[in-house]
Amino acid sequence: MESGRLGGSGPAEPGPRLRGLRGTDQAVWASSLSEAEAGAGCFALAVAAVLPAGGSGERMGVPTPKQFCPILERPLISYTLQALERVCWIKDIVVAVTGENMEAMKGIIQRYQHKRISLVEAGVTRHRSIFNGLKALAEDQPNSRLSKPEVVIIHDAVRPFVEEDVLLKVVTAAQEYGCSDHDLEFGTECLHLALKYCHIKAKLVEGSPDLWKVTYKRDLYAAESIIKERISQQICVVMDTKDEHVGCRLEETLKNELNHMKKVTSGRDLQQIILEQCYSFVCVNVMTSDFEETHKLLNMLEESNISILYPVVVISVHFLDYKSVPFGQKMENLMHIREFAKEMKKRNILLYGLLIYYPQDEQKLKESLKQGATIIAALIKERNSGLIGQLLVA
Ligand SMILES: Nc1ccn([C@@H]2O[C@H](COP(=O)(O)OP(=O)(O)OP(=O)(O)O)[C@@H](O)[C@H]2O)c(=O)n1
Ligand SMILES: O=P(O)(O)OC[C@@H](O)[C@@H](O)[C@@H](O)CO
Repeated sequence: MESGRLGGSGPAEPGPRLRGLRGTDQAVWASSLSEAEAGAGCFALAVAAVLPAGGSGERMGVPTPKQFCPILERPLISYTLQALERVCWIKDIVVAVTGENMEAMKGIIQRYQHKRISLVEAGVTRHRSIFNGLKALAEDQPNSRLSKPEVVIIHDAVRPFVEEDVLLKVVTAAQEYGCSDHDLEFGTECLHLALKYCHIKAKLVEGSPDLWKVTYKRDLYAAESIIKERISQQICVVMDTKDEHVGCRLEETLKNELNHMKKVTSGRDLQQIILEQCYSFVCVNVMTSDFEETHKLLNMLEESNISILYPVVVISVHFLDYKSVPFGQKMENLMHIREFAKEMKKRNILLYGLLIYYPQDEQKLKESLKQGATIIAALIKERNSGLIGQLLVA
């Protein structure tokens, strides 16, 4: 990631930044403005970002350019856009894509509801793609909603894990410095271009280890693991009773398997947890032999739309107490999970069933609960869509 100033009052070596950029014939396509307007007040400096996304990803060795390769069924570039979008002080995000991928890119923006995005045509090299993005920002074009920013962040579309603090450091450094011979000596080729054409000496800012670029196929697997780990951090246990019950013991056992667990019982708390973007739910149905509580939860999740961005895991937990309900009847009730799961999959909600044996013998009960907790942890961590609708038995 690099950043550069676009005009405005800058520090040392003002140089003819972007001098030579004349009128642009780039068609600029833009998505909704609403969040840009909302975010405009966050940061006094006018900041925009350019994302080069016009490569073919030869080293990945697959026909689809890597920026469009799916990770948990969502294209890689959508994660990068999400990372930049949540930074409210980035006013505009200009993405450079090839003509043949333009429509696909518009589809991604629409489907994942990205905001503040403008599209320009990519060039034959990364630098040319960046240049096209800068041109769209540098000129006041008729019918363009883009305005000239003071600082532009250049960020590869294939680096999905960029954090706000590093972006802020880069932007602040772009404002503050402008002169560093060491960085110029040991920096990347982009810094040389900035010097050669704009007479700007850049400052290198240390990034986080997560800033790596998806280049080879193995990087896609690594990115998927990181995303899975992140969305599995918060787990919400929903119970249909506030009374002390075996469900509470399951929750205790789960604490040994999983961290950061939040338990809720009332509808109101649950709404809040969903709003806070929790993507993993364990729904314990104690009082009824069917899916009453699970249904309530699924309805809330559907209404919230949180599964647009990530697959949400819901594990519907039931207890098998031979004394109260015969095994055959219990199974018949629970087999409906297959139909529910199929429906939910269309909404990116992964529904699994778990039947925990509830014997009188304390030692056996402990073992069942431990086994149940292990299955729950695995389902949450793996998010395996092949196992949806299965009724696992602990
Ligand atoms: N003509 C180009 C070439 C590259 N890029 C973008 O620049 C970023 C970093 O480049 P790189 O990792 O080299 O991507 P590719 O060129 O696609 O990969 P490869 O070199 O393996 O073909 C990527 O987001 C890529 O899409 C671009 O916008 N326009
Ligand atoms: O082709 P490579 O994968 O070695 O590197 C591409 C990088 O130069 C490019 O992504 C910029 O981030 C660096 O300025």
